[in-house]
Amino acid sequence: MTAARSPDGPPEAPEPRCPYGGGTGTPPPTAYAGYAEMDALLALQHPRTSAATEPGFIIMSQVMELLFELLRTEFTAARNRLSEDAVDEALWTLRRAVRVQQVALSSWDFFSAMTPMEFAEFRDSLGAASGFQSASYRRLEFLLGNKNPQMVQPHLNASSHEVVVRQLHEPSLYDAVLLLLRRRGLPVADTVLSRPVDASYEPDASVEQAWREVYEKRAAHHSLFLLGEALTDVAESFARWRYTHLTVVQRVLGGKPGTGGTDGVAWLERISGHRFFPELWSARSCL
Ligand code: HEM
Ligand SMILES: N[C@@H](CC(=O)c1ccccc1NC=O)C(=O)O
Repeated sequence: MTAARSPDGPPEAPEPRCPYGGGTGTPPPTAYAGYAEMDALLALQHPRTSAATEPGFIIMSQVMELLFELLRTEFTAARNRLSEDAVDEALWTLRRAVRVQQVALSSWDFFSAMTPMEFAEFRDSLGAASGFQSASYRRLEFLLGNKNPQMVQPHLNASSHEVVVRQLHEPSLYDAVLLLLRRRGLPVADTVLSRPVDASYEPDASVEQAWREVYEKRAAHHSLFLLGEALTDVAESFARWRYTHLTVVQRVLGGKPGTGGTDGVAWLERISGHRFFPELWSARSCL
């Protein structure tokens, strides 16, 4: 409803709402709030305690979760473009995704500003909740190629179960890359391409050889070389995210066990060694 404009004075009062239907009496959101559903977003923060850092913990965890979803959207698009041999478009999407990863990485600064005492003030109210149960994060790991059927377990009786299982059975971004390398005549073994889609990825000598060739004959494989470096940016950013999580946890939680049932820091140290696209890392020893 728009107010009628009078030529000189202030706008005239809006017409009254029809009493027989239509409006509910609640005014509509602004176009801004309506477009991005800001009212719904701002109704999602419910601290359980009066601890000063709890509102920030909730909001910044939500920010991180939204960034996982954005990354999933971007990496899904990149995977699909690679399957269509649209390498330039995939590279452009990956360029954007790496910038989103940088935002996620810098989000840790908020969490590391919390003292152990500040975190302890509200930690009990988290109960058994843990980032371990983040469906968006797990889907992202599966999408990039870190498949592990055991990681479905935290979702067994949850609403997220179906989407996490579906992601486990979808081809990963790296699967699309390996098929592309093969289509470009590089020596990717049949055993790699025919392995079960949900199996954990084992580094393969033929794939390492393929990347060596791409890097050694860079001019002949220009777009694959650019893809190799873009994927290395993604993998390095992810590794930094994991390590920063680990150091934040060392600082804020110390050696206490995690809410998700692990021994905490020791478990995070173990998973921090993981690298996506492993042959892009191992090939570097020969370059
Ligand atoms: C003070 C803040 C945080 C602490 C103390 C913390 C602690 C931990 C611990 C101890 C674990 C191991 C699992 C467990 O037993 O709970 C874990 C896992 C995890 N956390 Fe955090 N965390 C914090 C913040 C975050 C945030 C903000 C996110 C992102 C939303 C996050 C995402 C994750 C994920 C995804 C895992 C599972 C990692 C994997 O399976 O590879 N954490 N966290
Ligand atoms: N695993 C953490 C708790 C945690 O990270 C967490 C718990 C509830 C809601 C969000 C969390 N962190 C990020 O998603 C801990 O052991 O304290």
